[in-house]
Amino acid sequence: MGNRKTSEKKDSWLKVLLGYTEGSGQRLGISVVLSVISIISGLMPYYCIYRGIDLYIRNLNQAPMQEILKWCLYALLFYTIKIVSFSASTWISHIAAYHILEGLRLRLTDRFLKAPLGDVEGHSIGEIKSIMVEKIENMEPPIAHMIPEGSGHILLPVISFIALLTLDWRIALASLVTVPLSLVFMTLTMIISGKSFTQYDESNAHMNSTIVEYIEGIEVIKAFGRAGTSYEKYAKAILDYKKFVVKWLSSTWITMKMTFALFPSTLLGTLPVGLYLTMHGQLTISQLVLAVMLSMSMVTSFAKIEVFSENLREMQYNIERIQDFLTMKELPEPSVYANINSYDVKLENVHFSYTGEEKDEVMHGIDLTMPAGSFTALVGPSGGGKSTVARLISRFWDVTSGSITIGGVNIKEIPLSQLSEMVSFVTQDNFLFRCSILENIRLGNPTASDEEVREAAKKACCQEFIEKLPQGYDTPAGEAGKRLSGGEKQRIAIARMILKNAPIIILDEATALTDPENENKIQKSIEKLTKGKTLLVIAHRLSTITDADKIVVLKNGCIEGAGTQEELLQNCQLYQRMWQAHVGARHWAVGSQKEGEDSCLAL
Ligand SMILES: Nc1ncnc2c1ncn2[C@@H]1O[C@H](COP(=O)(O)OP(=O)(O)OP(=O)(O)O)[C@@H](O)[C@H]1O
Repeated sequence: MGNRKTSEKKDSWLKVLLGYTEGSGQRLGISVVLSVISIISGLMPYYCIYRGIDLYIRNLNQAPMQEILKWCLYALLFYTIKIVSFSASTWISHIAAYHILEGLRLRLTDRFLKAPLGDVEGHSIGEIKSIMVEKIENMEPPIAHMIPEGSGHILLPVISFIALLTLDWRIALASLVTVPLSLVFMTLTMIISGKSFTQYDESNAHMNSTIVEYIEGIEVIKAFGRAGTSYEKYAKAILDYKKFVVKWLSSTWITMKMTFALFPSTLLGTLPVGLYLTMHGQLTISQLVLAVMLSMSMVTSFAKIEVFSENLREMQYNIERIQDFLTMKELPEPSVYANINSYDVKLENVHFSYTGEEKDEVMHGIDLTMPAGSFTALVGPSGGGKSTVARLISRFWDVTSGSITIGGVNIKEIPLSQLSEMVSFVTQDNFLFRCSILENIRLGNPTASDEEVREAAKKACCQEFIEKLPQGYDTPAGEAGKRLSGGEKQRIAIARMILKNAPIIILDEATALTDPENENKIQKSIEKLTKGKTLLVIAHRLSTITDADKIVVLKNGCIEGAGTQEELLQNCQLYQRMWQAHVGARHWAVGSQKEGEDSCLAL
């Protein structure tokens, strides 16, 4: 993973975890204090019961009932304090935990936005979903429970042990008789399962990705009748995951159960040693009862510590994975806005490779000047690099060498937010978010009024189809705009662009899916709205760019020719061939349309 290689020296997981608590550290601190109060209060009833029993045994027939009742009430009071402080501790720790989770998710999203697009796209959707949803959610139990409760549960056995020491050092040691053996089993569990976390993660991410792919590609699967094969692939991923988890759990089952059984078995030592000491008059019966209660109080804490030690390893692994993403390389950008006086765009000797490797270079020293307010068209065979030029100007990636400037300022010196304000890029993939059509268009300018949004939609020829939708502008676009046709989605993206009103506009096949009638109308609208703006249009239908100030022909990452339509028709063979093919195709289309009309008439 590229970003892993680039991450700086790794901090310890604890330091990283504490770093995540920014703004919530105080809450967590209070939660820990309350948890400690709860644990100590939980021990006090044992002492009160001991005092009550002691009073009773010493006085038997004349037991001072009032005094005994007083200790019972104290026990009740401490128990109440334990419950109240524990509830308050977990309440506060949960608030802190979800605050931290929110912060982590926002920080990750921010990283994704600032990282080169390729680094983000290099991860499968399953992997990203697993990090954003599961791994971050898995941080909740450690933060909300392990930190506050863990502190208390470490403290409790210490206090109980000291209290046992005050009774008799032998009984204190006896309470820990099973600890060494359980530590051996605990270490064994850690060694066995530790190696499997990475495999677990890979298997989980693979299953996630296969599920997402199966659902996303369901149309293609149905269309090509591949349901059987695809289902098998999908089912195999789930089966592999199940097999792996079962194998993993089985491998640690014995050692884990032995730890669970041995670690909290404090009575195994305390009871025989306590009885022996009582029989030999070295402990009173009430002291024996107290010793038993104290060792039993350790049981819950030891059991919790065992569970937390399991969680700890998972958390450590999760933190490392989250850190891999949080430390992803960012596109370097300045913090202060650049002073830009004109919107001419210039590419100078631009070389670019998506992988960063020279052998994969797709742009081989491009020089291109787009004066402010001009209309430039990029044409050429598929895979020639047209969209790559557009993406590089929008700084989705950084050029490998050479430079791109706007108004003479290198785009690397322009903060990404400023660049995004200046450049409006309508891509081939017009993603619509799961919100209303109105809100989808408003993304172009979040401060625009409903009226302004409707006006932009009208200019992009959206009005007609939007009004036919069940809830008009308030109709949800559906996941990734599945409710709308390709051409309709393109028009919504153009409305967004119109609303944004940026000085530099890039249209990458923005109207290719629109029907000819609407395309004509949108072209006219765009022509009017982009007057005075720097316009870059990528087009396959050459008839839509004949008016361009400059047409640039790109092939295999090199410029084959540049000039006006007339100049290119005279000087550039590739353009001539493309134009002839285009005109031929149009004649053919018109011809076949006529034939169709005739045959309709004949019917
Ligand atoms: N994300 C990517 N990662 C790696 N290579 C890519 C990526 N996107 C494009 N390429 C490669 O870069 C080259 C240029 O692609 P680009 O999409 O810029 O061409 P294009 O001229 O816009 O093509 P089309 O007209 O088909 O859209 C192609 O060889 C393509 O395979």
